[in-house]
Amino acid sequence: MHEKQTYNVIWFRNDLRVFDNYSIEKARKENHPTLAVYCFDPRHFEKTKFGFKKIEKYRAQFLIETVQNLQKNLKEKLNISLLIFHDYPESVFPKLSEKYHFQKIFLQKEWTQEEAEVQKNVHYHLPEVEFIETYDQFLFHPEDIPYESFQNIPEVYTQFRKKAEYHVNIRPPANLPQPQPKEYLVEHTTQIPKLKELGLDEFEKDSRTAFPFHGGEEAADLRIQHYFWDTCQLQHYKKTRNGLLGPDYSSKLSAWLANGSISARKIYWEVKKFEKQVVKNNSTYWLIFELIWRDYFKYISLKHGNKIFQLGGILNKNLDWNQDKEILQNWINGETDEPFVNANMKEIAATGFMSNRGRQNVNSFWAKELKQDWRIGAAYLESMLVDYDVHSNWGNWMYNSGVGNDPRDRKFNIQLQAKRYDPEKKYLQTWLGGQKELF
Ligand SMILES: Cc1cc2nc3c(=O)[nH]c(=O)nc-3n(C[C@H](O)[C@H](O)[C@H](O)COP(=O)(O)OP(=O)(O)OC[C@H]3O[C@@H](n4cnc5c(N)ncnc54)[C@H](O)[C@@H]3O)c2cc1C
Repeated sequence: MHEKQTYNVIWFRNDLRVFDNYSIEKARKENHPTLAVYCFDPRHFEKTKFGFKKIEKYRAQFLIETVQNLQKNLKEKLNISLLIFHDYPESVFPKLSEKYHFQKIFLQKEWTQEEAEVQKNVHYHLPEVEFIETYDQFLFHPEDIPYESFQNIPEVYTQFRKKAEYHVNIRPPANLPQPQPKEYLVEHTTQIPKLKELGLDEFEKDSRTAFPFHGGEEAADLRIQHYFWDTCQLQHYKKTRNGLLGPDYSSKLSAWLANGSISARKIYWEVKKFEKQVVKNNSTYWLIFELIWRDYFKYISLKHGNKIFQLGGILNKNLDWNQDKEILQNWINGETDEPFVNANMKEIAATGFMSNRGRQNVNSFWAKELKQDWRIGAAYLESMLVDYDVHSNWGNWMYNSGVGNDPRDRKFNIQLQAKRYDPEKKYLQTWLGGQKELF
């Protein structure tokens, strides 16, 4: 038997980029060669207790494209092989360790229960290996925020934002390291699974979609190029962000941010560049303001742990919730009494995307009007959204369901919302067109 080659591994999960990736930077400072691993975890394509798969076809397709692009970039820019598996990480790593000797595994730190458990199990199988975890999904790095413990994060967003904005300097992006020698590339036959192999249906993009984009770091860069530099839409963002139709009413960066194919830091520094070179105004600031919301929900989940998934939410509120299968089916199918809700539900079913305005309304209607278990609504969006992010989804759902961080516990007047944001009924026409009598 010949000696196993020693490698350090980068285990990619929600940090699917080569630029501004601290795990890559750290791994490449080590003496040993690096290889990379990504697992399409079969549990993500199974139904949960709420009856939906965690990942439906829209996000799965986006993920496939993202991983393809990551594999190409790692190879071309860094001479790092990305081995891709459709298997449980707890099975993949022990098998790989029969072939290679692993010294360290570098990965983005995740803290939600399922991710933490999988990681614990991998560690159990590889007790000798050192795990180097880095918080790499934030704008305000956890070591820089002006709170001694996550327990001190305020429950009101504005308090968090003002204090953090005052105290924190956004870190510069991580450097792209020099490529390792080509001989460190490993021979492998691993392949990216197809939608069918993940148990999902192939589909054509709906021509009405507000999200006609592909996954991957390069596609994210193209989006920035378009939204910031080619069309300068960024300078109007605050006025257009409540739009409903077309790709350009908002940045549409959420899906790349969610799987980490772009970093929030990179977007921040691009906004700063735009402010220097084109214009600095309320709109350019507002994109950063929204990125801080994204951070905020991550800090709320760090503070409250599993409470974000519980019926009483972070408030431990004991409200009257129901679980009615017919009401659920009508909501999903866009067959409720509210045309504006229906249009939004049809949009997400056909495209995997829904505007922020739409999400607030369908959430409020589901939880506060129909009084249905808010977690079922959250689980449906988890399944369907191309940009699903555990903290943003469950945090926003709690917020709009009266068990989270909304200090005013507001309920949306759906008809007024429709009048205000779709005064000419173009959105209703687009999604309920054939059913004019319904609106
Ligand atoms: C019920 C509900 C569920 C949601 N689920 C998700 C989710 O799973 N994943 C997700 O990324 N966002 C979620 N959001 C937040 C928001 O709707 C989306 O981030 C936004 O619509 C994405 O479009 P955009 O990238 O064009 O956003 P833009 O308006 O261009 O905003 C820029 C970025 O700021 C962040 N952001 C904006 N609004 C919010 C917000 N309310 N909370 C947290 N971050 C925000 C996003 O990263 C977004 O990409 C949810 C909102 C609601 C009300």
